[in-house]
Amino acid sequence: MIPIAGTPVLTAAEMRAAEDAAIAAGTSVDTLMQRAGAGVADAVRRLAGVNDVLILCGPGNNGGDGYVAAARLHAAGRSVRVAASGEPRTPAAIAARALWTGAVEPLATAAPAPVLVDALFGTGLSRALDAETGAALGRLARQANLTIAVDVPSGVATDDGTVFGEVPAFHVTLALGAAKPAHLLQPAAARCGTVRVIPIGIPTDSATQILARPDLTAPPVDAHKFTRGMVAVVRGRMAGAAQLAASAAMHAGAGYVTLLGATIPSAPHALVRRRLDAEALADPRIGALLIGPGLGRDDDACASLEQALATDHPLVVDGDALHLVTPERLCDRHAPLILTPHAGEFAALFGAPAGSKLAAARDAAVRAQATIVFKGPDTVIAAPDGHAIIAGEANSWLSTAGSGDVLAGAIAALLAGGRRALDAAAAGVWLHGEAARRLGPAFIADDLAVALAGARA
Ligand SMILES: NC(=O)C1=CN([C@@H]2O[C@H](COP(=O)(O)OP(=O)(O)OC[C@H]3O[C@@H](n4cnc5c(N)ncnc54)[C@H](O)[C@@H]3O)[C@@H](O)[C@H]2O)[C@@H](O)CC1
Ligand SMILES: Nc1ncnc2c1ncn2[C@@H]1O[C@H](COP(=O)(O)OP(=O)(O)O)[C@@H](O)[C@H]1O
Ligand SMILES: [K+]
Repeated sequence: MIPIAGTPVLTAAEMRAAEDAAIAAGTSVDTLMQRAGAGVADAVRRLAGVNDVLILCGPGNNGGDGYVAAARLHAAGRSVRVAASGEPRTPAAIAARALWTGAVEPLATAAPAPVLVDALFGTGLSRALDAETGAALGRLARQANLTIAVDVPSGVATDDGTVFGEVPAFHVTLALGAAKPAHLLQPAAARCGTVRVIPIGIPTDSATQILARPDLTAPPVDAHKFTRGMVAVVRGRMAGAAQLAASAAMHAGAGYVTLLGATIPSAPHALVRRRLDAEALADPRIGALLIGPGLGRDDDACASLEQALATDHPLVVDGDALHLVTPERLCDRHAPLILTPHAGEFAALFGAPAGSKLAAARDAAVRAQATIVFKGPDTVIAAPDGHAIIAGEANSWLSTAGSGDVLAGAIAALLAGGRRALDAAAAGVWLHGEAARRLGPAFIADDLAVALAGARA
């Protein structure tokens, strides 16, 4: 059982292609199913202790994995029963079924067990479970103390995280071979519980990865404030938002932060306030320019944005500024560009996402030739070259005003520090999530900005 941070994410088709490549290279489907079933049995043995196990087997290869796991658990002396919705239909699942010598109970009337293993449907699911199957799964899950899904919870769409009808929330999901988008994208991800990968011995390369802890080492001995990165934040109509972003940039490790458009000194005094003019914007030491938090959408906001876009500094565009641009206006910039939309800002800029959040973020990255941080409970980061990173579940207390301003400031700091746009965005999202994790419940964005420093440590 491998933790998923930093591991590849494969769609159902990519997983099938990986499986086909392994088969073409001489590994049979039955061997892959044996490996999957053995891995599931091993995980269930460790998670279930001595408790009775009920495995639900469907008609496809997910069900086949279930039969293999049941036979292995039985052979290991565990108390295990099997219930099925019908006979297996694929050749590999039929062969696996033959290995199980115990009874197969009808799903609809199966008695509950303390440990429930769902091997009804995996990556082949294309529509909602029929009512009887869905009801049985729900009933047995409610009556179990521990629920474990094989590959994905039955009833979620592997590639886009859609949930078809009522799907129980599992405690653990055992992803076979690699994680799938449904393990990370909502609403499916919330049904998966703790996700662990069961390796099945095939290569699983992907352009999509799960967010991992970035390298956040301390500045080198010879660092000075400008080598650590200078961030300039453009202030707009709601001054607090830019101030929060600036505070976040400072606490995320920028060496020098200026707030452009503010001149009256106030705390924090480490924040350098300057007028927003051509001279300030031309400062060649600026490593990242951030515009958008609290900018407003009036003529002044448009004028500030035009000034920012006219520079060739690495740029982070957030908040209101995302309502004032078009992908076409952005796509020919040469300097690194990061856009940080939430769902509303994404729709305003790119139109309502069609398909999965992952695919939508990738398309947007190509259209704007920018790194996109598509925020939410399931943040997706996508670069124009096709690479993408999906963040695992974050502290839901992040749903507080100003937390996006803090994220934009953190990303600007990491960009100014010299990271590539995708790495800066990913490191910023990680740092933001880690700060929120450390804070626990009901924090405010001001606390979050300060907590970035502890998260960096
Ligand atoms: N990809 C791989 O490398 C491996 C995959 N394995 C397993 O194979 C699974 C995929 O197997 P399958 O492609 O057979 O798919 P599933 O086992 O998910 O079942 C799909 C079957 O059910 C039918 N079906 C789809 N939705 C339905 C619904 N709502 N109601 C009734 N029938 C429905 C489909 O037409 C298909 O016949 C994976 O999730 C995994 O558990 C493992 O055996 C080992 C290796
Ligand atoms: N329910 C949630 N669970 C986890 N993270 C969330 C949740 N809601 C919002 N977030 C995160 O909090 C931040 C909110 O950003 P945004 O919507 O721009 O807020 P604001 O405009 O108030 O600053 C984003 O980083 C987003 O990913
Ligand atoms: K399943």
